[in-house]
Amino acid sequence: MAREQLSGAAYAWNGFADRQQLAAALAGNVAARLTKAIAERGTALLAVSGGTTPAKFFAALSSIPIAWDKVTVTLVDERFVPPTSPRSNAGLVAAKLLQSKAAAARFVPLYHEAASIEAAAASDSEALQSLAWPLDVVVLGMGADGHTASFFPDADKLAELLDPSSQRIVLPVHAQSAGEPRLTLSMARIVAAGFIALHIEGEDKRTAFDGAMGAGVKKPIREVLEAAPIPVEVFWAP
Ligand SMILES: O=C(O)[C@H](O)[C@@H](O)[C@H](O)[C@H](O)COP(=O)(O)O
Repeated sequence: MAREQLSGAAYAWNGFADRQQLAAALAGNVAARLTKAIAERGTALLAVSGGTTPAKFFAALSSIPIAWDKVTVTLVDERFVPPTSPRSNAGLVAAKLLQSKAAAARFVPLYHEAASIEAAAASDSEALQSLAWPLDVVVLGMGADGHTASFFPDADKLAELLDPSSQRIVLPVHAQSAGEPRLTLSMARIVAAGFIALHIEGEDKRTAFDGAMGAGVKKPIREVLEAAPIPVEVFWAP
C-alpha cells in the first residue's frame, strides 16, 4: 500500500491483482469499520455509490456476518428516477447489497417523488436529517472524467457542489454529461466520513486518477481528496 501526499490531497493506493480480490478486501475493510462503529456508538452509517463498478464489492459485503440490523445504508448520489428504473442506484443496492446477511440493514434512499429535483433535494428528507451523522464509511466511485458522487465537471453551480462548508445534506445536480438530473450528498457530508474509500477498476480509471492527481485543471475527485481531513483509501484493480 503506497501512501501518497500531494499538496493536501492525501491518498493511500491499494492495488489488487484482480477485481475479486479487491472486492473481498474492500468488503472486509468496510465490514470492520462498521463493526467498530457499532461497538463505539451502537449504530453504523454507510453511504455507497452506484454505477457499474460496485456489484462484486456489494456481493462480497452482503455475505459478511456483522450486526446488519444496526447498520443504516444510504447513497452517495442518485439519479432522479424511481427505484423501479434500471438507472436507479437504490434499485442496484436493493438487488446487490441488501441481500443475504445485509438484508437486515435499514436503507434510506435519496430519491423521493417531488415536483422538481430542487424540491426533492431541499427537503433533505426527514429520514436523512435524523440519521446518525457523520458517515462511518463512504465508498466513492469515479468516472473517467474525474467526477465522483455527482460532482460532474460540467455541472451547473459546481463551486456550490464542491463547497466543503455547505450545511446541506443533499444537493440537486444538473449536468449535461450526467444523463438525468442527480441528487448528491454534499461535499461536507462525504469528507466528514470516518473512512473514505474510492473504488475504481480498469486501466482507464487508473489513468484518469493519475491525471487528476497531476497539474492542470482540478477535477472533482482531486477537490474531494483535498477537502478530506483524512487520506482517501483508493482500491484499484485492472
Ligand atoms: O450514480 C452513479 O453513477 C455513481 O454514483 C457515480 O458517481 C459512479 O461512481 C461513477 O459514475 C462511476 O460509475 P461506473 O462505476 O459505472 O464507472
